[in-house]
Amino acid sequence: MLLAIDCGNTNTVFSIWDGQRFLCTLRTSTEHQRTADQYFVWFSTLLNHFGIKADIDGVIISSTVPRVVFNLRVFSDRYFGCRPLVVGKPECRLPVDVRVDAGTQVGPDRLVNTVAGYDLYGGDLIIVDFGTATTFDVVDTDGAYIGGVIAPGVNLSLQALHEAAAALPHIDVTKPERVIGTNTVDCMQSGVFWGYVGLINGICERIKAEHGRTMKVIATGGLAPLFQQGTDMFDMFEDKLTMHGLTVIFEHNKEG
Ligand SMILES: Nc1ncnc2c1ncn2[C@@H]1O[C@H](COP(=O)(O)OP(=O)(O)O)[C@@H](O)[C@H]1O
Ligand SMILES: CC(C)(COP(=O)(O)O)[C@@H](O)C(=O)NCCC(=O)O
Ligand SMILES: [K+]
Repeated sequence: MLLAIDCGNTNTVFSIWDGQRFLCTLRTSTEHQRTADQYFVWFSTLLNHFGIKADIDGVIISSTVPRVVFNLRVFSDRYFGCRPLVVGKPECRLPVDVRVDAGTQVGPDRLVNTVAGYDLYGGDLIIVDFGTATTFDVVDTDGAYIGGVIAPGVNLSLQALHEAAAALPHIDVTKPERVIGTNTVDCMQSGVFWGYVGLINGICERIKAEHGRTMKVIATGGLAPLFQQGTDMFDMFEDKLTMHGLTVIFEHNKEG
């Protein structure tokens, strides 16, 4: 069985793939100080709790935080006896091309999303991923990653408002009934929700115009369903897009 680890700037998600389906999805906050042994205590406790017997013989990692990879490598080696495949490292081959400026870094999560989107829906895609940052990944006709957009994440925007202005409280994003807020919280919620809807629609329209071909838009990430209530730009919502991409990349590397 494969253990797929998707490490974002806020959360790290572990999922076990038995070849047919994901047996579980476990989430922990991303902290580079966490040791291999700490991961294992947490991981084995939860597997026990859910009654999952997993015979893990492969590990694949995508991490937007380079520093956490060391301890995850030790975790994989010590507890499952295997060397993990790390997306973005030269030894990890991708089934798609990456066409960006020479010498530039691309977030491994964006490459994994590209692979997953192309596997599920073919080329000419925009993938919108709501994480710490909101990313728009553009997938060409042949499945290549050709760039995209990085925007501040929804919670980051709310946090910035709160931290920069003394009179603005910390709030969570929700869909406000009206655009015109009649109190501070409603005004902030409107700014972030409708502002973000405008950002999603505007960026997707401009990407489509620039790309010049019909494109499908796939949304993923925890906040995607919320924004689906404010825009009809998304053609699909894929909850496990990154996890799917990790299984595809693992298989691709086994084949060669
Ligand atoms: N279903 C959800 N509802 C509300 N907030 C969410 C949901 N899912 C994720 N978030 C929030 O969105 C932010 C980004 O989360 P996550 O998708 O884990 O990002 P990353 O992949 O960058 O670690 C976090 O602040 C998280 O608490
Ligand atoms: C843009 C990101 C910070 C998004 O990360 P996330 O929100 O998933 O934690 C990450 O993909 C990243 O660090 N990218 C490197 C630069 C790039 O992709 O062009
Ligand atoms: K993201």
